[in-house]
Amino acid sequence: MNWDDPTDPTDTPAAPAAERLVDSVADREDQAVEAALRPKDLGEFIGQEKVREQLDLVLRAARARGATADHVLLSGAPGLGKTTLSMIIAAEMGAPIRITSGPAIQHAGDLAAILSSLQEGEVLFLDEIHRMSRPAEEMLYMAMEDFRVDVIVGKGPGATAIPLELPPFTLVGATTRAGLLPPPLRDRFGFTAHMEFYEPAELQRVIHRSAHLLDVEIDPDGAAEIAGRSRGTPRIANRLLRRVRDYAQVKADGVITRDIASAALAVYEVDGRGLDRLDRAVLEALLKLFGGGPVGLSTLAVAVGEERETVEEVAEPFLVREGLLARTPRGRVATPAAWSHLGLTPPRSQGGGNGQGDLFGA
Ligand SMILES: Nc1ncnc2c1ncn2[C@@H]1O[C@H](COP(=O)(O)OP(=O)(O)OP(=O)(O)O)[C@@H](O)[C@H]1O
Ligand SMILES: [Mg+2]
Repeated sequence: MNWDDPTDPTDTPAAPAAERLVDSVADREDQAVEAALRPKDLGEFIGQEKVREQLDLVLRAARARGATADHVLLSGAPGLGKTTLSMIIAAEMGAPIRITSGPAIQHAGDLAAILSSLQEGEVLFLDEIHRMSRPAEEMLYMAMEDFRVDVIVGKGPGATAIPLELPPFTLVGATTRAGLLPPPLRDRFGFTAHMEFYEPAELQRVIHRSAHLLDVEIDPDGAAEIAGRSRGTPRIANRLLRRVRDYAQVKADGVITRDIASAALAVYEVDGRGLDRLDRAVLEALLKLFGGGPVGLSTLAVAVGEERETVEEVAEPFLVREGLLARTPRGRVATPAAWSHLGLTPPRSQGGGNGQGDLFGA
């Protein structure tokens, strides 16, 4: 790379994901409105039936015993409701909540300060728990298990550990990468909730609820249209709803119908399946330039004028999840669904006969 050349294409950072309407990570506007849209108790929390049922039992039992609830780990993709659930846990227990995150805890001392100032029964929400430093993590083991920490005073051979009793508390950890958690940490949670992507019907309910709170009129078909493009993610559903509301106010009478929703989302280039411009550019290059693949990631990235990382981390996960693209040892390969989604006909060698064998090559 040429560091002196400001136009050097290798110097452009991966497109900031938050600029995409269909990105699942919260942007500034999301953060501003999310507080108002968050369900306040388990009854209001839509979908995630299993998690809700299990959590309800855990919390009820703790309440009946008059005890502090067991530590809870929430794992799932961004925007599925982990922060929301942590607040619900505190509300259901009638307990205060303290919110912090793994990256905010640089030193074990930071964690000791937080832990020692907790009230009895308080919920400590530790977001992005997989990004905590090693020493803090080790301190957390003991705190979770024995409600005790050793505070190290002094340095070198003269250092001494002063044990500090903690009030019982409930740790709620959230992670988008449960696989990255060290087993000793994972094992110290009494209950782990795996949050799944939402069904369109559930998202439709999320959209109706949010529309009501935002004082927006929407009919069931309008909500269904937005739900189908929301990538299984309530945060995206709420964001698309706000953009469609803008359109309905400016271009129509403010009421969101199916036609309004699909016209609005066409303006924002979010297609019927929730793919945006970048997703479609990747698929189109794969189909039109490389006959459906297999093609290497780097080549594909150059063809769409994006960084390798952007294609791999921003576009591909959803394309893979949707069954439109497969990552194979020989490179990226389009599935038959990709051809039909873009309205293209696969070349005969791929489309006909034993397509699978050709596609994924033995
Ligand atoms: N089950 C649900 N019912 C209704 N709304 C929901 C539900 N889950 C999430 N939401 C809405 O989606 C938004 C995002 O949820 P939340 O912030 O809890 O996600 P998250 O999993 O913590 O995301 P991140 O990993 O980025 O921190 C919230 O504004 C909330 O209103
Ligand atoms: Mg969160």
